[in-house]
Amino acid sequence: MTKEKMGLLVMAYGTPYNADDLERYYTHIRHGRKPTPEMIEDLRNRYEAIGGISPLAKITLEQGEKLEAYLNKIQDEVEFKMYLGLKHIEPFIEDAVKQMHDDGIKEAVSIVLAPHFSTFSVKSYNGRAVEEAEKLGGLTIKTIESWYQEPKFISYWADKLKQTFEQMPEEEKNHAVLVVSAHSLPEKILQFGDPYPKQLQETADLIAAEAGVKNYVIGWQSAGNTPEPWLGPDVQDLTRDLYHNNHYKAFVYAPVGFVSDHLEVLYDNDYECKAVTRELGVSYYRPEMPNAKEEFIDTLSTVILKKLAD
Ligand SMILES: CC1=C(CCC(=O)O)c2cc3nc(cc4[nH]c(cc5[nH]c(cc1n2)c(C)c5CCC(=O)O)c(CCC(=O)O)c4C)C(CCC(=O)O)=C3C
Ligand SMILES: [Fe+2]
Repeated sequence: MTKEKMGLLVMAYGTPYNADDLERYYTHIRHGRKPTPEMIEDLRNRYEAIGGISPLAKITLEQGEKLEAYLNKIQDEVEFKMYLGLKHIEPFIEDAVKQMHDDGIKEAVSIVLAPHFSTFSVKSYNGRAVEEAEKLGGLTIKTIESWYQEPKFISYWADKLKQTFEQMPEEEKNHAVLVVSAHSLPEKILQFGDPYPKQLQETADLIAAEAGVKNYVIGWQSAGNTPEPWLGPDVQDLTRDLYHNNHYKAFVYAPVGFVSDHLEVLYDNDYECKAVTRELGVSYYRPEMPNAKEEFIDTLSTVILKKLAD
């Protein structure tokens, strides 16, 4: 008997594949408004600083492929077929849904490679997937709203933090602070009761409790370059304030709103935050991102199987 085929739609942000993609990628992020040459230059310089191009494309693909293989290994009821759908570059979410439909897939489950729900991120990924499926007909997609509460996700960061704190010199250990962060969003999300800030706070509380970390705060990073107010405090300002008010000797950054090594982590944390800690004469720590580590693939598999069992 042949097993039922189940579509596995893995959605992620996307990144330029090469320098020539930069302008159209940035334009897509800006909803079709062309960035100025200065903005393009600024972005190009940040990508240059992390080695020319982001490792994100390779990592996202590896996460998707390993997730498909892992799910097919640990269960025998359905055969998962993975489709990658990106928000801002091809293969776009709509391309992936169209491909599933063309392949005769009737049922699919989708996951966004970002743990927290917000109207600006996960809602738009899921909305685009469902809208395309409804347009084509005959294909239903079960979408996952958020998965930051998955205990295996919390344990990932708690374990990494325990290791980080264990490795610290004694004199730093009692004067260290954990900064738990996610991508900032325009403050106007608060007006419609977006759960995003509460979810980040809850993530921080759960991780700190499991890791036994007493000094911790949440912060926001990578805010956009627009005149409107963005959620704060920004992690760099926060670093200075925490230093001046509490004289911490070590700063540990956990960018839990992301799951991969990419521009926001490799530049905004490892370059910009690190520069602030260097200026203040304190230590900088940033545990490894989940990327395609087996424990993270296992986490995502658990989230998906729980959704299908609902
Ligand atoms: C919520 C959120 C996530 C996390 C959830 C998720 O993962 O979905 C995320 C992730 C990412 N964002 C990324 C890249 C960028 N985001 C930008 C700009 C923006 N992001 C926003 C939101 C988010 N973004 C917003 C509201 C803007 C402003 C748009 C405007 O201007 O109105 C810009 C423009 C320039 C700049 O602002 O830096 C870039 C280059 C990359 C890929 C990095 C790489 O290539 O390695 C990743 C994973
Ligand atoms: Fe972004």
